[in-house]
Amino acid sequence: MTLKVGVVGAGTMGQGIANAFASAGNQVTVVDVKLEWAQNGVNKIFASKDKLVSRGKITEEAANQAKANLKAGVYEDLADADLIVEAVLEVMNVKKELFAKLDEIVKDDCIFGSNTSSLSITEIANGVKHPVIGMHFFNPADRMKLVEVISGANTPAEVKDKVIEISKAIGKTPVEVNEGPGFVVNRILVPMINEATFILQEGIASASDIDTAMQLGANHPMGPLALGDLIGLDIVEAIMDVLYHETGDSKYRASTLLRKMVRAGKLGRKTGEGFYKY
Ligand SMILES: NC(=O)c1ccc[n+]([C@@H]2O[C@H](COP(=O)([O-])OP(=O)(O)OC[C@H]3O[C@@H](n4cnc5c(N)ncnc54)[C@H](O)[C@@H]3O)[C@@H](O)[C@H]2O)c1
Repeated sequence: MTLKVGVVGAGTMGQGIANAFASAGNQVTVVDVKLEWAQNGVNKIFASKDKLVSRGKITEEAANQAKANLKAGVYEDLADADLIVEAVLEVMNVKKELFAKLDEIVKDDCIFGSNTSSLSITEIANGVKHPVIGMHFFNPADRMKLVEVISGANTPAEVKDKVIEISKAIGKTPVEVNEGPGFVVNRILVPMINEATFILQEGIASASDIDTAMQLGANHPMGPLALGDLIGLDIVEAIMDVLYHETGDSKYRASTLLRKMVRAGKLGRKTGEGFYKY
């Protein structure tokens, strides 16, 4: 199956998603606010391919084939796309406005996929003419195997089936998810990280002992606080707030320690300090 795929948003996730589709033989056009930003994203994918070649992980031929499948473009270049996956800002209106604009450009049977981590697919799709589905990839998207395929209230079953098939064709393992806050992974993972911050806040154990406990006691590759630092504590807080506001359930309240860390700008690896110093 060779598809024409548009990836909108050439940041961390857009690059990984575009890379995954291109490496599996699909024709990928990457779009961002400015052509130059899209080109920058494509250049970074090229550089990551070159690095894999220099380390002997992939052949030069495979890298060149993937590169030949990738180009930067503008919205109008997506007119004949079979699938468009957006990985723009995690802001409802930005995603809705993007799909409203694409509605006027793309062919009738184009599918719109959203890589949102926490927003409602049903709400993103509201008022959009083309079918919308969640395609939630995980960072780094070119390597992580999972795709949560999320159906909103109005996502047609045949679109879901097609997207499951497409996900498998690019070497991913899709799981079918009916829309619900946090989907599956974040609904389980993020409250676990938050719980670890409560344990720290209550003085029950030190940060490193909490992480060691979960690594050795639950066989997790990384402790929950180190993982929170990797994801970004602002993101962890934002996902807790979505879970809390969508359900009104107090079990999803963020800890006061987590909020304090975010207010102090201690967001984890990206700011050089979170529960650990980097
Ligand atoms: N980072 C993660 O681990 C992760 C994991 C899964 C899902 N997500 C989701 O993926 C999406 C993107 O996250 P990211 O971490 O790649 O962000 P990022 O900030 O690295 O990249 C976002 C990109 O989108 C571009 N952009 C913003 N508005 C745009 C618009 N209207 N049209 C075109 N391009 C636009 C920006 O210029 C930027 O290049 C978000 O919805 C996020 O929640 C992120």
